[in-house]
Amino acid sequence: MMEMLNFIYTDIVNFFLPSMKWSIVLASTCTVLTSFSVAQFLLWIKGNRLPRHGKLPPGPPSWGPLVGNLPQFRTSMRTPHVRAQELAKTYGPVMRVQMGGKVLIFISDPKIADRCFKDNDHNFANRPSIAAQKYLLYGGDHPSLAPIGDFWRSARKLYTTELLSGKKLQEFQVVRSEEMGQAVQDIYEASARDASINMHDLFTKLFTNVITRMTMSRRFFNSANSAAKTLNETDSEAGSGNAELNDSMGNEWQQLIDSNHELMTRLLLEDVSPALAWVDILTGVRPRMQNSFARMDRLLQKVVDDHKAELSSREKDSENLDFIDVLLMLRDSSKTQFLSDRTIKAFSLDTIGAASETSTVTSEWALSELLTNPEVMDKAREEVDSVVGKDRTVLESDLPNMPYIRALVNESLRLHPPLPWLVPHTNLMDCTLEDYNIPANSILMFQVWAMQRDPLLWERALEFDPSRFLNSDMDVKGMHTGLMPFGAGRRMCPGYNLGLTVLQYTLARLIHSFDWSTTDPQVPLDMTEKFGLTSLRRASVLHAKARPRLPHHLYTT
Ligand code: HEM
Repeated sequence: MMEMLNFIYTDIVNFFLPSMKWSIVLASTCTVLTSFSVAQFLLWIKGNRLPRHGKLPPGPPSWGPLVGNLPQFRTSMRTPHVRAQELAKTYGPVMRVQMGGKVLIFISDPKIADRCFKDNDHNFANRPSIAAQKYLLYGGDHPSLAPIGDFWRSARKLYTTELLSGKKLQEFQVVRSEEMGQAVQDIYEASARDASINMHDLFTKLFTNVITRMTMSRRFFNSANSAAKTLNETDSEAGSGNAELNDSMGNEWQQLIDSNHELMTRLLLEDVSPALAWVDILTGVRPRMQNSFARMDRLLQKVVDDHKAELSSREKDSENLDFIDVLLMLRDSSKTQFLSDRTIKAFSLDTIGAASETSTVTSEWALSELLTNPEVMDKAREEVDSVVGKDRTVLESDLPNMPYIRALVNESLRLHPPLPWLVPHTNLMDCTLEDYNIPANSILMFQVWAMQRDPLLWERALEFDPSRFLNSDMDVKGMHTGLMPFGAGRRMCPGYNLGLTVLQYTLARLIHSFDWSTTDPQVPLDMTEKFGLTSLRRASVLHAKARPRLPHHLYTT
C-alpha cells in the first residue's frame, strides 16, 4: 500500500513536471506517507473549495480528492499531453482535471484560448506559486514567476528594452556568430574522426553560451580557441585567448542544475498546508533545496560582484555592456529602485532557464525532421546555397532572403512546441468561460501541442511540410489562432525574436556546412516524444553524423 502511494505521488509529480518546473506540488517520501491522513484531509478541503454556484467544466470521473484523475493518465506518464488530447475529445474543449487537490483546466479550442488571452487576459495572466520557488529559486523575484503587478511590468520592460530589443539583438550578433563558429568547428573535428555527435549536448552548449554571454559576458561551457571568458575566469585572463581555462565552476553549474532538477521532484508538504512545513525540514528535503540554492546563489553573486568591480574600475566601455552591467548601472543611477543584487541574480537565472532548453529541443527536433524528410532537407539546402554560395558561411543578414528556412523553423515549432501546455497560468478570481465556472486559482493548461496538430485546423496535420508557411501570413508570434508556441497575450514569451533568429541561423549554418545522416541510415529514426523535466523532448537523444561540404578554411574560427 505504502509503495503504491509512493508511486502515485511520483506519478503526479512527473505529470506536472514539464510545463511546471516551478509548480511541483507532490512527490514521494516516507514522511509524506506518515502524514498521509492529515494531508489527505487538507487536500480534500482544498480540492473541494469550488465555487458555490455555476456549472463546472466537464471532465473525467475523479477517483477522490487526492488521487483525482491520475488513474486516467497512469498508462501515459511519458506522454500526458497525448492523453489530455484524447480526453478532450470526450469531454470537450474546456475540460476539468483534478490532480492532488488542484483543479486543472485544459483548453484545446483556439477560439476559446483566444478569448482567454483577449477578454480575460488580466485574470488569467498570473502564475501558480509553490513553496519550492522560495527554497530553490528566487521566488517571485523571477519575472517569469511573478504575479501580474508593478514588479512584473518593470521587469518585462527591462527585458524588452535592455536585453531583447532589436538594437540589443544587433549588438550581440557577434556573440551568436562566434558561438556558432565554435559549434561548427566542433562538428568539423568530430566529422574528421567519423564520430557521431550528441546533438542535444552540442545545442545545449551553443545556446547556453549565447545567452550567458549576452547576460553576463561568461561562457558556461568551455571550448578551446575562444576569446570569451568562462564563468570562473578572472579579468586578467579574460580575452587573452591563451588563458588556461578551468571548467570547475562551469561543472559546478551543471551539477547544480542537475541537483535542482532532482529536487524539484520532491514534495514539500508546505504546499498542502503551511502547518506541515516542519515535516519538510525533518525529511531533509527543504534543507537540501536551501543548500543547493545557496551554492547557486554564491556562484551568481560572484558574477554580480565581478561586474561591480569591472564597472567601478571603468574597465568596460559603454559599447560592450551585458545585461547585468545595464541593470547595475540603472540601479546606480537610481532609475530603478527594485534592482537589488537578488533581483539581478533572479533575472540572470530566469534568462538562462527560459532561453537555453527551448532552443535546444526545437533544434534537435528540426534536425530530426530534416533527417526523416530528405526532400525538405534538399529544398532547404537549395535555398541556402542559392543565397550564400559555397565560398563563405551564412550570415544572419542572409536570413531575410531565406523564406524556406523561416518556414522550416515555424513548422518545427508547430509540430514540436517545446512547452506543449505553455507555462501554466492561473486565475486570481472566479470567472466564466463558455458558460462554465472557472474557480479562482485553477491551473490553466493551454493545449498548444494538440491545437497545432488538430486535423480540423491543419491540412495533413501530422506531415512535416514547411511549405504550408510559404506565401502565407501565418506566423508563430501569438497572433494566429491555433499556433502559439511562444504563448500569447501579456505573458507571451518576450524572447521570441531572439529565439527565432537563433533557430533560423543555426539551422541554415548546419544545413549549409554539412551533409547530415543518422548513425544507422538503415534504421528509421525514432521520433518518439517524452515529457522531460522542462520541455517536450525526443525520447532518445539525437546522434548524427556530419560530412563537410565547404572548403576547409570555412570551418575554423
Ligand atoms: C524556441 C525558443 C523559445 C520558445 C519556444 C519559448 C516559449 C515560451 C513560452 C511558451 C512561454 C510561456 C508563455 C505563456 O505562459 O503564455 C515563454 C515565456 C518566457 N520566455 Fe520564452 N521561449 C523561447 C525562447 C526564449 C528566449 C530566447 C528568451 C530570452 C531570454 C525567453 C524568455 C522568456 C521569458 C522571460 C518568459 C516569461 C514571460 C512572463 O512570464 O512574462 N524565451 N517562452
